[in-house]
Amino acid sequence: MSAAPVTWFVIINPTSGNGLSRKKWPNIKALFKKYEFNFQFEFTKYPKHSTELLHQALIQNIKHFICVGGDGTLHNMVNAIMTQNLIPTAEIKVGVIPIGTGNDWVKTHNIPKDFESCIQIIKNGQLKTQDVGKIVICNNSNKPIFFINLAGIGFDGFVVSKVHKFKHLGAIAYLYGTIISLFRFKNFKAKVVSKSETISGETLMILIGLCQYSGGGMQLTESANPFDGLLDISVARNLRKLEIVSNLSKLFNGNITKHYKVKTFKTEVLTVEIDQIKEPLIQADGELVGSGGFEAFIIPKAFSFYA
Ligand SMILES: Nc1ncnc2c1ncn2[C@@H]1O[C@H](COP(=O)(O)OP(=O)(O)OP(=O)(O)O)[C@@H](O)[C@H]1O
Repeated sequence: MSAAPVTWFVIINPTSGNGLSRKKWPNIKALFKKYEFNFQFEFTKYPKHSTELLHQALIQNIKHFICVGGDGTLHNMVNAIMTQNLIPTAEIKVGVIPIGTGNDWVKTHNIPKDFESCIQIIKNGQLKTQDVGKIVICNNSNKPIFFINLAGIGFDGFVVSKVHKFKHLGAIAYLYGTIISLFRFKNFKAKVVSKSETISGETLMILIGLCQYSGGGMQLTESANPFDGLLDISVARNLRKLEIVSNLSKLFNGNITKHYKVKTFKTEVLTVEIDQIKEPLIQADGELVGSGGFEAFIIPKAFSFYA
């Protein structure tokens, strides 16, 4: 007896990539038909709708998903997978057609932007399983947030809070947002603790990397590896605005992690305490998720995807 055909559930964020997902959907849909996918699809109607859509599909025992959107849509789908107990996470598999602004997560995994190549990768069925990061924010202790690319607090959270205004510019929106934010952001007092490190004082940002790229192609952690069971930390201590401006190119080639004010290390658990009343913003995979102190953990090999 032959196995039942796989049913794929395709989630499209029509707003991602400044509306490109909606525009390109007819072409993508035609390719799914060409490659004989048995699929259902749904457009998201509001922010985080992809989380609800994925949960509803799991109730129908659908385990194969395709994300048509950017890093934020994928982030919401991962959070749906990690916050349910209907189906073991190892049985849930995700393919990605990256149509976002930054499209940073796919860069580490060499998933191309060309739709047909993405669909061929999914059809070939070769899976990888990467680590997932988990953040528990002190002032929101009952609701963990999961991430697969990079999370951080401080300047990068501030940039994420501004960058949506510039997304019509494409990937350069993040660089533009970075420059604009330089003039408004104030460094904050923090204490960062891991098993091997304690760092405290004035801080620009604290980054937790699983994959290598963020902010539209920047490399802000030293040796992020989504398969090594470790969080790759960069603590940018009291970096001044002029120091950032004079090191802009180093944001993109990774050399910023070699700056004497940037401390890098790897850990399984990280605690961040904020030592001031105004709480800096936290971002995860380019989505704003809260503010203030938090703990971060690694969940080894928890997200399976086609690559
Ligand atoms: N129908 C919708 N209307 C408004 N916002 C939506 C809708 N569907 C999803 N969203 C939100 O859109 C946001 C951005 O999506 P996404 O990150 O996929 O695209 P992007 O910002 O263009 O790409 P990237 O994150 O790669 O830069 C997410 O926070 C998501 O929750």
